[in-house]
Amino acid sequence: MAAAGENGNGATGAAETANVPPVPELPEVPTVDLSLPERIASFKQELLAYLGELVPPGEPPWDIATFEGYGRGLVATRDIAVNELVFVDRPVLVGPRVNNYEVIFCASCCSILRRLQLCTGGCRLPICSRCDYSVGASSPHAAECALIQSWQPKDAGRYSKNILYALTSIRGFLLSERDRSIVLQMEGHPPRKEMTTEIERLLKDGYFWNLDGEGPAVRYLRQVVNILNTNAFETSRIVADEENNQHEIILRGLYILGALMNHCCRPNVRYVFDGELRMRVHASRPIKKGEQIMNNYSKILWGSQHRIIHLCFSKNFLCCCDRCKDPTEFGTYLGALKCVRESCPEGRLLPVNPLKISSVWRCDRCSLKMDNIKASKIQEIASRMIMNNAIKREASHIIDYLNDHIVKFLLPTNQFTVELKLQAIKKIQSDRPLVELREKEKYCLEILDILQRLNYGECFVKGVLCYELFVTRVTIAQLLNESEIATETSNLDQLRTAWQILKPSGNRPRDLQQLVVTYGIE
Ligand SMILES: C[S@@+](CC[C@H](N)C(=O)[O-])C[C@H]1O[C@@H](n2cnc3c(N)ncnc32)[C@H](O)[C@@H]1O
Repeated sequence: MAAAGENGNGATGAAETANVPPVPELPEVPTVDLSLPERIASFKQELLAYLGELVPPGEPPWDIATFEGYGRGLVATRDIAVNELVFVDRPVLVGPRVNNYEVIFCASCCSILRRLQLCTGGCRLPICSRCDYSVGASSPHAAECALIQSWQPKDAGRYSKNILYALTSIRGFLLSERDRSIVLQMEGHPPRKEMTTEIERLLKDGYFWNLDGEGPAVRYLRQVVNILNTNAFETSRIVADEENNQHEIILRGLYILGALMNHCCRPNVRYVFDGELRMRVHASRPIKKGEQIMNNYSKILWGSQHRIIHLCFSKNFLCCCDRCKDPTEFGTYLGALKCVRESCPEGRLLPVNPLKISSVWRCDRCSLKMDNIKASKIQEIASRMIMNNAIKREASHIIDYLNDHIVKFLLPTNQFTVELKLQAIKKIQSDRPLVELREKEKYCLEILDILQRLNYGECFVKGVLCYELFVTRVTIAQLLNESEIATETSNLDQLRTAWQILKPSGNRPRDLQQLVVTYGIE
């Protein structure tokens, strides 16, 4: 990165950012020589102080411990019942993701902007008039704007997508000493060689006159980026535009206690974010005292090879859980492929050693062998056809595609088939014809069956599927004039499960609470 004045007309740069605040000094976090148990104990105390009233009085049901092969993790200090609240966490850092956003929103409060409106402070970010720098110290954006100004942005009158992408890391400078200490105690894997982080992009393209690429500020930013990439969760705010259309703004949030949970492809918790972006973690299965409290970093319904690659590339570890070790994934065959021999219509190709990406695949009926390159190619073609094409079409097209085409080359429980069914479930609304509603009901039941076979417990996707199944059955019952179907016990159980799982979510279906009242669930 060029120092101030280099790489362009220094005079212009200085004129653009007259009266900028001085570059803040970043106090060093004191390092103390402690043993590992002492470090963990003091980290826990800092974390408890940070969480404050979010931790109810008494001994929490979790503790921080170390686990061989995992590093630190959370352990249950007592038996925890299914659906019990394990903890509530709040984000120490939250902000935009490196993500192509479809709407323009205020980088501070996330409100939708009708047109691009840049902050008058010169930070090059889209900011609404309530958060604008000119509002003064009461603006939640004032401090970060002053910080960005201190680095002297070039082209101060133009929007910068890359500064928006780096904003969450930049907010790392505004943390209190205690919060910074907590953040810096988190694990942070350096980026892979082929990856250009948001900070390197800012430096490479020379966005600032006064940000030294080798200086302490950039070193700190890199550290925060690594910590975010290793630990951050995807969260979102739902905001309405002037016409009252709702938009979901995807954000990234660093939740320290949440991030201390290690990964398992069959976890024992689920989590939701409430309207205040607090993370609420519930047990999705009973957890025994002494058991590790584990979360899933990947997609539940992806096949093993997809999850393994995702976890290796994004989180730097190889998952070796029971699900990953079983080629059939507890009989769900999510990652399996249809045998390519015409004479073997029932055959399923599976990796012989699922923990090895280069494993040979073999048919479970005719023993046909296929090398990993060919199996990957088939998956790539299926993924391209479905994810880039079919998934964007309307519901009736997806249903025909599933019934007429997909059956010929993919298994009904293959991850791509399942993904398409999930999209169809979202798209088939109550005003669709009976045949489509029947298909939706079938897809819900099929995917619930996969979750059951995985023994996945009371997870978020189950909540969504139970809600969709209930609403669909009520609609079908109305169309058939058989309203008693809706109130059958098995159906009301679906609504009860949906409510239990989705109730704390700030993002739950808008009619769910009304349904609960109407059908007397609570
Ligand atoms: C979000 S952090 C979890 C907390 C972390 N163990 C610590 O000590 O701070 C994610 C990192 O934990 C480790 N990890 C999580 N789950 C793991 C697993 N199933 N197997 C091995 N390492 C795991 C990996 O290093 C991963 O990048």
